Amino acid sequence: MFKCFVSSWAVPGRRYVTKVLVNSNMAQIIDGKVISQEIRLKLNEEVAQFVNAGNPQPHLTAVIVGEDPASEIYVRNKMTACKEVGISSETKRLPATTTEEELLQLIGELNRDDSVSGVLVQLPVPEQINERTICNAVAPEKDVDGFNEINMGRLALDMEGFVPATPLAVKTLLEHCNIETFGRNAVVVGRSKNVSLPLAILMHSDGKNATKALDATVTICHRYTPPKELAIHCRQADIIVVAVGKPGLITKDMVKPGACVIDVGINRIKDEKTGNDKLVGDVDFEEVRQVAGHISPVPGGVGPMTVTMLMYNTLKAAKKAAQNASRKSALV
Ligand SMILES: Nc1nc(=O)c2c([nH]1)NC[C@@H]1CN(c3ccc(C(=O)N[C@@H](CCC(=O)O)C(=O)O)cc3)C=[N+]21
Repeated sequence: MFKCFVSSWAVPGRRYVTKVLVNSNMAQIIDGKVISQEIRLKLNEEVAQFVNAGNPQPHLTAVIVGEDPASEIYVRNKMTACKEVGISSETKRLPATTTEEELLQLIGELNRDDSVSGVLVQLPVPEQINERTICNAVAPEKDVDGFNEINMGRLALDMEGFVPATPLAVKTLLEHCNIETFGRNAVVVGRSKNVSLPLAILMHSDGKNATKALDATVTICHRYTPPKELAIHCRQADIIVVAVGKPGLITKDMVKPGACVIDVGINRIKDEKTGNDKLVGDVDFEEVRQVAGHISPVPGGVGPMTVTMLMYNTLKAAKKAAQNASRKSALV
C-alpha cells in the first residue's frame, strides 16, 4: 500500500537521508453529499409519481422544544431536504419550559391528523421531559425516526418497520460503495439507543425485514471497553463504525489496512488556526485515510445521508397510509 521513496545525499561531514512515505493508495472518500443528491433525485421522482397517482403530498412535521443551535441546523437541513424531494414540511416550536404533558398533547394531535405522514421530535428535549416517553408516544406508523419502542422491537426481530435514519444512512453508504458485509467483522463503537444499538442490530440482520441482509459479525465496543481492547477489536475489523463523540478516538494504528471506516461522530471544536468553531468526527481523518480502504468524512459523510434517509422513511409512511386508506374505503 505504501511506496517508500528514499533519497540520500551527502555534504561534507554529514549524510542526509530523507525517507518519504507516499501512500499510493489513499482511502476512497465516501462522499455523503454526492450520494445523497443521487438518492434525493430518485426520491423526488417517486414522490412525484405517488402524488400524480392521486395521493396526498407526503408531509413531515418536526417538533423542536427549546433552543438548541445544533437542533436548528439539523432541522433546517431536514426542511431543505423536504423541499428537494417534494415533501411538504412544517417545524413546530415549543418553549424550553414546555411540560411533558403539553408535548404529549401536541404529539397526540399530530398522530390524529391525517394530513401528517411523519412526526419527529428533535432530540435532545429539555430535562423535565422524558425522552423515552416522548419517542413512545409518536404513533408507530408515523414514527419516521424509528425511535418508538415498537419500531425498535421490530428492527430487533427483523420485522418490517421504520429503521432509524442514521443506521439506515450507514447501511446505504456501505451498499453504495459495494462494501462487502457478509460474514465480515464489523465493530460498532458506541452504544447509544438511537444510533449504535439499532446500527449493530442492522449490521448483523438477516434481512427478513425486507431491508437487504448485512450478515456481518458484529462487535460492540463502548465507554468501558479498555483502550487497548478497543484497538484490538478495531484492528480485526473490516468495517469500523464509530458514534461516540470523542474527536480523534480512532487513530491509524487501530485500523486494518484497507478497512472501511464510517464516522458518525459530531464534535464542534475550536480550529486552532482560525479560532473558529469547526465540525469534526471521531476519527483522526488525515491519519486514518492513509491506511483505510474507504473513509467517510465529517462533515459531508453520514450527516447528509441521515437527512436523506428521513425523507425515505417519510415517503414510506405516506405510502403505507395511502394503502391503509384505500383498504379501509374498500371495506365500506
Ligand atoms: N429526533 C431526532 N432525529 C434525528 O435524526 C436527530 C435528532 N433527533 N437529534 C440529533 C441527531 C443528529 N442528526 C443530524 C442530522 C443532520 C446532520 C447533518 O446534516 N450534518 C452535516 C453538517 C451540519 C452542521 O453543519 O452541523 C454534515 O455532516 O455534513 C447531522 C446530524 C439528526 N439527529
